Amino acid sequence: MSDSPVIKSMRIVPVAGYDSMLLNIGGAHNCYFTRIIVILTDSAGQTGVGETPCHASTLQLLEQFRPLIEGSSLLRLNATLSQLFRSEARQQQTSHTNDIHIPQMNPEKFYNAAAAIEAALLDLQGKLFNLPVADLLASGKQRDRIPVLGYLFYIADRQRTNMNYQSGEHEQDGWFRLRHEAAMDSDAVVRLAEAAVEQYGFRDFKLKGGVQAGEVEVATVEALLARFPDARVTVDPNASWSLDEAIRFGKQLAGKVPYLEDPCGAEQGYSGRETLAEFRRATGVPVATNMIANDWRQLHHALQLNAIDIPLADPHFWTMRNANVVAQLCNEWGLTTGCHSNNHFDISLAMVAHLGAAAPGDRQTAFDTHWIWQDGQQLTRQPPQIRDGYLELPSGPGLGIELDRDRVEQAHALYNALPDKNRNDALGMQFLIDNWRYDAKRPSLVR
Ligand SMILES: O=C([O-])[C@@H](O)[C@@H](O)[C@H](O)[C@@H](O)C(=O)[O-]
Ligand SMILES: [Mg+2]
Repeated sequence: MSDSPVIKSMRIVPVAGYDSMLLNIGGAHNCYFTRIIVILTDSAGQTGVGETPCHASTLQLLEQFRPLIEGSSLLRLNATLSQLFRSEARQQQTSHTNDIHIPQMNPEKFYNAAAAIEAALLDLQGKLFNLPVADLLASGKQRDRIPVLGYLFYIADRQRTNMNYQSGEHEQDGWFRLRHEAAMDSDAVVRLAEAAVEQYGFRDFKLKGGVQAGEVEVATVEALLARFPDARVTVDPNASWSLDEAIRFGKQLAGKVPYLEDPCGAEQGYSGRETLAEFRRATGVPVATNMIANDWRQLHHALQLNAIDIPLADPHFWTMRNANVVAQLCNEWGLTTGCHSNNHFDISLAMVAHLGAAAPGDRQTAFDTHWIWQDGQQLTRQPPQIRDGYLELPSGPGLGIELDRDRVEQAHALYNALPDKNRNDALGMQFLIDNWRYDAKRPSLVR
């Protein structure tokens, strides 16, 4: 053990990038999104990185963990991480709630912090052993590329706001321009999908729902299927449909969609796990979730109730190693592996690529990634690529990426200049609907 490199320094860097006015049940994405980059340097002079969603309390928690990380031995990664998991911060974290779009309700801070640290340690270990991180996850590397989906949104008209949304005017035609333009109906969403296919070759799509009336969103799914008859298309209304609505729409889409994501949630005294179990029985449509099976205890209840088929185990709210264990359980228990996402930079893209590359078995649904909305804003020299509908595993040890220090500093400066640093999708919505308020049971434009 005396030969193990030691972690010399941990740098915690909040960063910001630009986003489009993407709609969801929580409102509209801000013109900026924020993330945290953790950069570890070890005594061998190597650098390891991790990325996670940004929140002031996550930054505080990372600071609190600094003394456990600096000075720790790289080879004792298990011991270091279990110290984090034994910390009071983890005990204090209540489970993930349904109200994922309300920042103050989002309790993932411990896991978000632990995930970034763990990724950076794995990156360093991979460099030490000259192995990809996928090989350090328990099931080991299974493949070199993973299917990812084209994550489609309805997009509001940024010109109705005074916010600093980018215009895309100077971009080349196609995806890079269209992603900034309003897209509020099925035709516009189909055009977005066409541009995304042209750019990335997707065969899978997810429409972010919970925005318009369920009938409208189902019609958009059908329009996408009509345009891409061989594609796998789904919709995620973030549990805004009632169970009755979900069953009605589910029956309409049965046999046409591979699964529905969080079609309904808690209502009338029944939990989301209970209503999803009823939905599955009534429709036979498989269920994916990132809302009701996000920790071991929730997953246990969801599986006992036969409520879900695809736990979308996001490495940022499980950590990479735990998400790999979920993938192993999926493989052993006849479930399908998937992955949720939020807006992110390319360090997270690499984390997701390694996670997918290590998922055992062949029941893997296309992973989510918001990267296509951020493509071009990379913080690394050669970001992982999405080609032909697949995210390619970067070559090279660790996560296989190299930080672009100048770009990291620019993204950090942008973060420092922001007035609102925590995610708040309600802000942009005020320009569309006066006094708009979040309602977990109503699509955001249904007011
Ligand atoms: O980016 C969004 O607006 C999504 O709605 C995101 O916040 C969700 O967490 C997510 O992608 C989901 O699948 O529910
Ligand atoms: Mg979802």
